[in-house]
Amino acid sequence: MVDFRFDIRPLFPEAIVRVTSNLLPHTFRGDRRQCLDATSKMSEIIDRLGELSATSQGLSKPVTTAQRLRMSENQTIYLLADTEAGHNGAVTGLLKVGNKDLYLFDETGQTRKVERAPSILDFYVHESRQRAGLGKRMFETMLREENWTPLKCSVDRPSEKLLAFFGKHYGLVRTIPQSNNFVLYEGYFNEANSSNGHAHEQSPQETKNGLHITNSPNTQLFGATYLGEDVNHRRRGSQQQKQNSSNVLLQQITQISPNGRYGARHPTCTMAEIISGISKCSTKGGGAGSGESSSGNGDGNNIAEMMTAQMDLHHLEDEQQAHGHMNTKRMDLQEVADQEEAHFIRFGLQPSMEEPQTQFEPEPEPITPPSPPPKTHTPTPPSVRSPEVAESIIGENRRPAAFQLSKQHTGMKNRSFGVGMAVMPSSKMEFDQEEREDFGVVKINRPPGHDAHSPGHDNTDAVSTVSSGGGGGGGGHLTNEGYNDLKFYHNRLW
Ligand SMILES: CC(=O)SCCNC(=O)CCNC(=O)[C@H](O)C(C)(C)COP(=O)(O)OP(=O)(O)OC[C@H]1O[C@@H](n2cnc3c(N)ncnc32)[C@H](O)[C@@H]1OP(=O)(O)O
Repeated sequence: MVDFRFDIRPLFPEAIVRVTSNLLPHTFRGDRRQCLDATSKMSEIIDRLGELSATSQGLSKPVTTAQRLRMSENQTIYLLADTEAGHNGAVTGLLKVGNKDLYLFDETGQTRKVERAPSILDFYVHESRQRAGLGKRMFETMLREENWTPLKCSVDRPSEKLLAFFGKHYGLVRTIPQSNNFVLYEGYFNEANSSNGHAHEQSPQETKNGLHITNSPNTQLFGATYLGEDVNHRRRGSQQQKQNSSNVLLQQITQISPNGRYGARHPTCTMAEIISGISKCSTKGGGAGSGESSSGNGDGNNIAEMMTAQMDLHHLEDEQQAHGHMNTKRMDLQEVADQEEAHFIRFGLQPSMEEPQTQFEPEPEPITPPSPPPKTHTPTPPSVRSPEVAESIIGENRRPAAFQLSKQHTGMKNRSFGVGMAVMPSSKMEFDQEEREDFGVVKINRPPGHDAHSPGHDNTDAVSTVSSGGGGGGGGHLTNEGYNDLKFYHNRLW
């Protein structure tokens, strides 16, 4: 419970009071001096509860402050108090709601602008009083006062507890994926359903296989959304155990996609999509899918393929886990993506990655139109360069500008001073034009006074053996022409 240095009871003639931008309880009656006193105390209460709520949700800063409420035009805070607690009473809960102009996706993936959408912005019951029905009490009061229905509420980044709350009290489980932080429940855009508010009608698909898979384009794009399974399991009890084995398999391979602050769309991992794409292709081509994927209508195929792809992804991720390469699956995919990017960078190519979206600022919610629903984007193929072009690019780095044409082009001996600088600054060097591009011979002037014909020197490799295998390296040899024959080669990188 949250108690204060002052007596809260005059502020709470009712257990639940409503506070708007004037920072006064809706029940307030008093003169100017009392008004100032009440707003000051109410500000302290709101700030304190807002901080506790943020801490409880793991947020870095409060979503709810008195200052924000004062500046807002259409936000309302409901405060729940226990006037019997202690000497001064205690405040036990906070619920902040408001109307937001939102761009939202409906079940068919169409973007809709919803003006003044009823939104749940912050919700907190003190830890010592949770799961005692107080949240429901506050929420019901709010619904009544605002004349809202649960189904018509958009929820700003709900926590797992709040998702469970909606599932338990209102049977709301199936969501419509959004590109912003808000969560909507299926039926939100359905006028008939919205009239009763507590509607939760199972679709034939859900009834058939127990899965929370929508058939909307969003599902096709985001993958299956599978929420509140714990709640559902509890609700269905033993009925769940009677499901046939194929349903169990499907549940296992269906990706659990949390919502809200944990489930806001992350930038799609390019590598994950590549893997997913490969999996899909192999499913189609190889006919390795289950019987469900190879029979039935097109929708069934799509879903089965999607699941197979997800299963493949999980399989790959599990393999990675077994090798201890990751802490979490998402991290692993990111790591793979990083490796992929490093690969591109190493080869001087341009990877195609979407910029990650910042998702952590709770409000104000932008009212600019959202970007189109996240699409499965194909990574832009790296610009393919011919070996010759790439060679000349590398050559530009290692040769003076005067020798930009390759030896293959000129058929002439090139003289390089750049390489010589790294080996012996005063020496003249020549490339042996007879050698392959990846294996050269650098001839270096014999140091003064050195006898090229003295015994013990290896004179056999004036013409080096052509070899392109192995890694980079080199070695120096004294030739019978009086040169130190420095063999070097480089590996082609592509
Ligand atoms: C938009 C937002 O504000 S998102 C942030 C929501 N707030 C939080 O997560 C803060 C911490 N949690 C809370 O303050 C509260 O748990 C609230 C506000 C979500 C719910 O208030 P409560 O008084 O606990 O709700 P109430 O007692 O009416 O309903 C209980 C149901 O809520 C859900 N719930 C509440 N607490 C939990 C919990 N710790 N774990 C899982 N589910 C929970 C369950 O469905 C629970 O039913 P159950 O006990 O049969 O499983």
